[in-house]
Amino acid sequence: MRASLIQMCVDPAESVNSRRTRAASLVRAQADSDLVVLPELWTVGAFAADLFATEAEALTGPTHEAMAAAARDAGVWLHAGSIVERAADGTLYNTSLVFSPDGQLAASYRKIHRFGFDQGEAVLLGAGDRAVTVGLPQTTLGLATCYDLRFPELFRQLVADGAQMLVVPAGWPARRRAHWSLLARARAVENQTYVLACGTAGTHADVEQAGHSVVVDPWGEVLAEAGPDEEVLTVDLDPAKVAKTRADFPVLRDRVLGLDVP
Ligand SMILES: O=C(O)CCC(=O)C(=O)O
Repeated sequence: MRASLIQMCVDPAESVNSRRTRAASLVRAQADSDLVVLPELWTVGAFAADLFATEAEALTGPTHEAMAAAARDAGVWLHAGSIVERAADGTLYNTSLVFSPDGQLAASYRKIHRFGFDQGEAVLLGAGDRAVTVGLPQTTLGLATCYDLRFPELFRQLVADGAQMLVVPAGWPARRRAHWSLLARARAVENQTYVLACGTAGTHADVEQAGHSVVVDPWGEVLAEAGPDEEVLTVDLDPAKVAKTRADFPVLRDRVLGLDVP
């Protein structure tokens, strides 16, 4: 199974429309892959909170349209990263979209853990309330977004729901880059899953992005890591490695349930 992570540069000098067109052509160029992944809020930039309301779109809005066509043309599963979704009741969400190779929306996921430390998401957007997995012919994806990476209980839920490959689009800031790859590896090791973590590059809203998208195998080995700039990271994965890792070193079997702390 081949996966390509498109670490897009979010440059405020480029319009959202132009970036949408560029993202679609980058996806079309990955027709050799089975799964293509885009980052969190690559349309507006995760830290460009002033654009959230103006650029919000319906789930089936312009990004949906462009990404559905790109997935279909390339014949790939496409995790199209996330958009600012405007729901029917007017609430905004940070929502990820996953398309099947025939261009159908296979799943959407509203980010559960909103970020509020040095970014306005927690006050501007609503919170998702549902963990989402997506069945592919080769594997089962578990969906999470950026700040979610810090909350292992969501990943445990995804694994309980059958996830074998955790896909994490992000707009992670460079100033906390040390946490990024560490957390991606931790989620892979503790859940014995692949982790595909796809960030953005460039600087927007005066926040330098970390880049360094990373793919980690179920043993916690880094299979591939991007640099700081826009780049497509392509890697071959063996979905059978998840079951093999869990059989060879069966720590998930030894979990003690019911220890939830308040
Ligand atoms: O957790 C972090 O340090 C970054 C999170 C973030 O930037 C986000 O969720 O958009």
